[in-house]
Amino acid sequence: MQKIKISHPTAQLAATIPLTSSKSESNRALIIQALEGGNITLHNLAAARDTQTMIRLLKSEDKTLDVLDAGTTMRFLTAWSAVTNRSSILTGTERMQQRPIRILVDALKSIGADIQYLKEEGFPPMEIKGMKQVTEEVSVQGDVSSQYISALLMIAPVLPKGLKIHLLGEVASRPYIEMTLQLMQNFGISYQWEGQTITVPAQQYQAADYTVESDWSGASYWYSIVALAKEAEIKLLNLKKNSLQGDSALVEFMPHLGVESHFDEEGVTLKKGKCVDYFEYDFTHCPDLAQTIVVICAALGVEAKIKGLKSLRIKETDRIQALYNELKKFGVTLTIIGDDEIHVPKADIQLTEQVLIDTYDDHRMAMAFAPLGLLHQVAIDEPSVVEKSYPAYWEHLKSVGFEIK
Ligand SMILES: O=C(O)C1=C[C@@H](OP(=O)(O)O)[C@@H](O)[C@H](O)C1
Ligand SMILES: C=C(OP(=O)(O)O)C(=O)O
Repeated sequence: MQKIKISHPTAQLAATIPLTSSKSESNRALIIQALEGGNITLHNLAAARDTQTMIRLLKSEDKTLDVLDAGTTMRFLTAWSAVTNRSSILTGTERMQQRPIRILVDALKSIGADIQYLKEEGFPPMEIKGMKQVTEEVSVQGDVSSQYISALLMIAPVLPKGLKIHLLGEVASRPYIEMTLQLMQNFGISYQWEGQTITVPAQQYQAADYTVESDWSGASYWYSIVALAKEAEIKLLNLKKNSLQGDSALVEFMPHLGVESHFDEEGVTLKKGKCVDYFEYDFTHCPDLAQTIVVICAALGVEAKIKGLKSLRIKETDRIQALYNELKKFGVTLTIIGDDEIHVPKADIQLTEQVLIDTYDDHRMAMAFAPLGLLHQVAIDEPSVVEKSYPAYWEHLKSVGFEIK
């Protein structure tokens, strides 16, 4: 079992961090590039394993495409294989084979795709043989994963009849759908979103350049570091105030947890501010930030009501349970309410011994807990999990004075 110990001798930090690029933007741009036919130039693609896997599989001639643990890669390649009539078997890690995909597969089948499950109904692996469009209207449940909707949207313009998607019920992770549409628009696609219906007429993607922004989800760990440090001023490069990424919501709520954001043309500088005693926020539209914020609240002794967590149960691990288990090791007992809410008690963490954090094959468990090394003796199990989205994470932490052994 590999593990690392994390500490910081002074908890005083000042640095400029190049960050990592967004894997969400990268994976969309790559699918669009593949559908356009070779005239699109992409800059600053993510080093994230999820993106490198997407690049590799889009070029592969193998029948079996193994996405490993990359959710977007699985969902986007499923739709892409169908619409391009690429006969494929799509598979992934054991956990990927437990992450539901029925909503997307049902939608693709109703449009006319030939897809079969190879193990359990509703879950990867699947065999995809191709698609012959029989309808231009499809209804999709909106509260399980926005990735199904993004996958359908990106193939919509190249379907012979275009596509009208009716979103059923609450739509979660909405900014990711908006990101998909804005990227499509960057490559010449027009669409209409009225009420619960998105209409994309048949049309061709147009050649254009695109430069991927830094990753706001990755930025969240730096907000955490600034919140927990004694003194800190950190500049994060290539982040914009008007981002396509919904995780830029950090700018709006992190002042409550003691971090202010100051933008200039290079990026954003994080500075320490004043922290509240009580914090409440709904993470329905930015679920990847939730773990970071729960850990910050526990560490700072901020009582908190964290809502909108339903999708956390079906991500890289059951993130609600994983947070519960690991914070318990610090003497903090979360109250879990139903499937989608966590209450963080007002904590006063007093530790005499090192705590070993289990990471459950989840990059965000490792990255959300590592900043606690500013305050306590922590060790992280399986640190290489960060490669999924932010391979340079440990190097970047070292560059601001963290000792990592
Ligand atoms: O489309 C995307 O790039 C993503 C959408 C979100 O998933 P859900 O829509 O399943 O919440 C997010 O959690 C994931 O990390 C990336
Ligand atoms: C949930 C995530 O990714 P995905 O669903 O694409 O595997 C994530 O990066 O936190």
